[in-house]
Amino acid sequence: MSKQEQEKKLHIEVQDLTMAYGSFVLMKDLNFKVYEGDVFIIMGASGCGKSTMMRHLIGLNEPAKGDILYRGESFVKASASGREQMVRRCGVMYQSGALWSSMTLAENVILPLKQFASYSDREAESIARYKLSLVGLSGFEDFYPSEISGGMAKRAGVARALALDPEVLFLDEPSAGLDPLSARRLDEMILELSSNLKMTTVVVTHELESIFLIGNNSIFLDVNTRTLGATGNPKHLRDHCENPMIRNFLRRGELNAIGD
Ligand SMILES: Nc1ncnc2c1ncn2[C@@H]1O[C@H](COP(=O)(O)OP(=O)(O)OP(=O)(O)O)[C@@H](O)[C@H]1O
Repeated sequence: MSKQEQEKKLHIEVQDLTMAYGSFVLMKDLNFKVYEGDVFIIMGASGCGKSTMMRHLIGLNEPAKGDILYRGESFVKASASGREQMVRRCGVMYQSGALWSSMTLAENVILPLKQFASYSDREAESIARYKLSLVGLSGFEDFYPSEISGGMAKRAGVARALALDPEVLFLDEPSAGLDPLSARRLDEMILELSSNLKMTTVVVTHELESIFLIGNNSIFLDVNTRTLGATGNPKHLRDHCENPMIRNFLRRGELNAIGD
């Protein structure tokens, strides 16, 4: 770990987490740390439980065992109002972008501002305009989701996730369904936002280009052992991870081809 990383403050800590749907144990004994300012990638093969991990981090799923701490504060042991406050500090963009099709982009961003904060109409409109400008959508405030491209819809989804100035931004498969150029533009925007807004960003993705471009820290969920395969800088894991299956995954299966 570099000196810079050692000086980083702990933001999220996952302790002995087991995730299950009923009696189906998806992942067990997960331990890892996310530091302030990280762009943290949750990665692993299809169906390993990446989205479920994200749902646990934002309080939508209850751990079967273990705990999740935000700045040292237990999510599991928190009171209902304590939890609500912790959740409020998270902004989430779901896989589909999940914009309301009957609302303009500005109205979509205004929605959480009116729902969870007491801004006047004018304040909310001005905040929405600002958030849309952060994601390069100035001038598109009055457009409907059906009138913009997939990449723009994703960016609008990010603007909505940023509405309440979150401390952690969660993105579920942000580049899914985008052409390579739009995906790259979105990745660059994610990097810019995380640095300019000094946020911690947690991204669920299996797009290797994204992983190496934006991620400085990560976990790899191992679908075979149903536990944590590795944690650390994705490039480091690609080049030095002890587990050949993870190195292979991160090199798009090239190791099999050369018989490593
Ligand atoms: N609500 C649910 N109830 C029961 N099982 C579920 C539920 N949601 C997900 N699962 C199962 O849990 C497993 C992990 O799902 P999850 O969506 O978290 O994986 P993922 O790694 O995000 O997958 P992908 O990369 O394909 O999006 C899958 O086998 C899925 O069928």
